[in-house]
Amino acid sequence: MAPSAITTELTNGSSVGATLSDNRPRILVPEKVSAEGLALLQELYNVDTRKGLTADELINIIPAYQGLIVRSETKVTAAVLAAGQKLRVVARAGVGVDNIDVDAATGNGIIVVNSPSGNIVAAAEHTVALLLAVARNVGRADATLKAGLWERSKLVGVEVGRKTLGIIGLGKVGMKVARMAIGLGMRVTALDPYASPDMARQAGVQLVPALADLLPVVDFLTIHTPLLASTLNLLGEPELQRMKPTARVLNVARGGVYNEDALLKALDEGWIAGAGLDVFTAEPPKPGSAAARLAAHPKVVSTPHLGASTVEAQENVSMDVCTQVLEILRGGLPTAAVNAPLILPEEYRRLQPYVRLIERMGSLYTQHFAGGRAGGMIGGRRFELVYRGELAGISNTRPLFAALVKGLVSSISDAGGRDVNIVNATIIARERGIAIDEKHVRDDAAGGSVVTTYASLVTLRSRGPKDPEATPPSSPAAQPEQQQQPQHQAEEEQVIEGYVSGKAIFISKLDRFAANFHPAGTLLILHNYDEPGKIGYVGGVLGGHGVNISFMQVAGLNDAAAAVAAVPAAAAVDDGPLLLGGGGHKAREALMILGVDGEVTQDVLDDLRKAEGILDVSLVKL
Ligand SMILES: NC(=O)c1ccc[n+]([C@@H]2O[C@H](COP(=O)([O-])OP(=O)(O)OC[C@H]3O[C@@H](n4cnc5c(N)ncnc54)[C@H](O)[C@@H]3O)[C@@H](O)[C@H]2O)c1
Ligand SMILES: O=C(O)[C@H](O)COP(=O)(O)O
Repeated sequence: MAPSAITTELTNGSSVGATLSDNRPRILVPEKVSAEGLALLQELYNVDTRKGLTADELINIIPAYQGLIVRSETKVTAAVLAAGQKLRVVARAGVGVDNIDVDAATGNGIIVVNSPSGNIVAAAEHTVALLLAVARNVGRADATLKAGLWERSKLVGVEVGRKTLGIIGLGKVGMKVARMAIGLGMRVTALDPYASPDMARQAGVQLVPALADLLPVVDFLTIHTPLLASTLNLLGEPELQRMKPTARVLNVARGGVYNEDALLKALDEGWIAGAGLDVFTAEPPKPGSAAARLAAHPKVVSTPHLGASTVEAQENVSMDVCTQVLEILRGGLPTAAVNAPLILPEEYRRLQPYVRLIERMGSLYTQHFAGGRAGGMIGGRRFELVYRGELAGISNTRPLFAALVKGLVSSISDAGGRDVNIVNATIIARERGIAIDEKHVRDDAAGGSVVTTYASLVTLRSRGPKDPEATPPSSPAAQPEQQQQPQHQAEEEQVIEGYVSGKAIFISKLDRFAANFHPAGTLLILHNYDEPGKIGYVGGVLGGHGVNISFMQVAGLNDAAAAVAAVPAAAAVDDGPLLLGGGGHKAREALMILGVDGEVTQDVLDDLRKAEGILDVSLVKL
């Protein structure tokens, strides 16, 4: 039957149901996040904006939420993540994720996403604002004038044109600052061991190999690295002492990249002339702390972490992360996951149908071959995913790997309370004893004809010890020699093959049978001898139980040579009227694949199994 006759495919999970239900998934927003992105989520989810939560309050309420959207103020600790039993995604509406315990999130299978570039213009412009404000004493001038003073002679500044700006961290923000500074007529020297020398050269930036080459020559210094173990206290007393006494430093990255005590001393002792600070080790700074004294220092222009606080940047980051939250809660892939490989939007679009296909192949495997039994034939088996055609050229197949793990385990467990995703798929596979190899076959004679017909072909192969309880049992024709062996020694192989046509997904091979069906909805898969009367019998049983057939397909043996198989005597006796003699006969095996509507009870399965020549029946829900 044509695939088009099959039940409409269920795409991306539960979002449609969620719109209609009072129990819509919940998203917590404990900080100010721009309304543009939140509006996207409000259509489908309960979005609770709860500003000013304490750490304990957050831990108490987080169990109710599937999503959490934060900026830099909320500390997303391991305790918060452990309490968030339903949490699937933590989104950082901005760049820095140093307020999120990313390792703990990974262990819990929670995706952490951010907006890698939504606020870089804002951060770079704020850096330039502080650069000029520090150079021209704008802060003090404003404060004294507002206090009724007119202190022109005390507020003589310096020009930035023809001066040298040192940049530590020539990433997205650092590079933007460099270009803007060059526009102001500055010379730019940078230190970044990971920066591309070509990009630096093209931008007119001189890269230097060490701090020692940078500190003594710069008139202004700005740091644009993340806060890491290697960048914490990057500039302490020895480094600040090496700078010119006329130098001014800027921090629009993170509190802690300059040691705050050392910076205070450098300003008080006159080792440097001034500072422009947007970020502090504690925000707001604790009264009396070095951070608070820096913020109040007359040589410092300070702002309360405003680098990303522009209307435009907040709209950008809100849209970036809310789009990803939406996609993740629908079962899709993020575009900027911090604890998962970067997936480019184009790559993501190409992979999407294959993610669905492979997840269904995994689920079909478990339900058809392992009978849906927890621990059945999944653990201890070796799986191989073979990609042919266009797919063989894709290097980032982590989403496909995750889709297989998800499909394999989804029908038999709740994955230990966790969703399987690209973040934790490897951990869950290891826990379940599932080994998966991936093979990219670019030039393949065997798969060639299929790949000529379809752009890509995916083969799922499983090898491992034969499961004595499995349904359906390996057919007598499949491995007659193995059946003679003690079961603990027997190995068997199962195969499922599938392809994508347009956006639709199809199974083209199931075990030894050539098929062509859409893996969706409720399927009954009968392994039988292809004899007259079978279809009528099956239709009668299902009709009698009120189960409607939406499509039906008979899949013959894939290999013509195996199309007619010898049935051993034991089977011949059991199968009575179908067989031609007690010593064995010739019979054609087939799979009957039925899409059904209505409840398929154990009684239905038992009645189907009673029919002569039906070797087994499996119920598969996809
Ligand atoms: N104040 C704000 O509101 C604000 C706004 C945006 C970004 N930020 C912060 O700015 C920082 C940079 O953001 P980005 O988007 O440019 O990040 P990025 O990842 O694009 O760039 C960081 C750069 O730092 C370099 N780096 C890392 N360790 C280094 C080291 N030890 N020495 C020299 N270079 C090193 C990296 O190679 C990289 O090029 C982040 O901490 C981010 O949180 C702050
Ligand atoms: O890392 C960032 O994106 C900036 O520091 C912005 O932080 P914010 O969202 O708290 O303003």
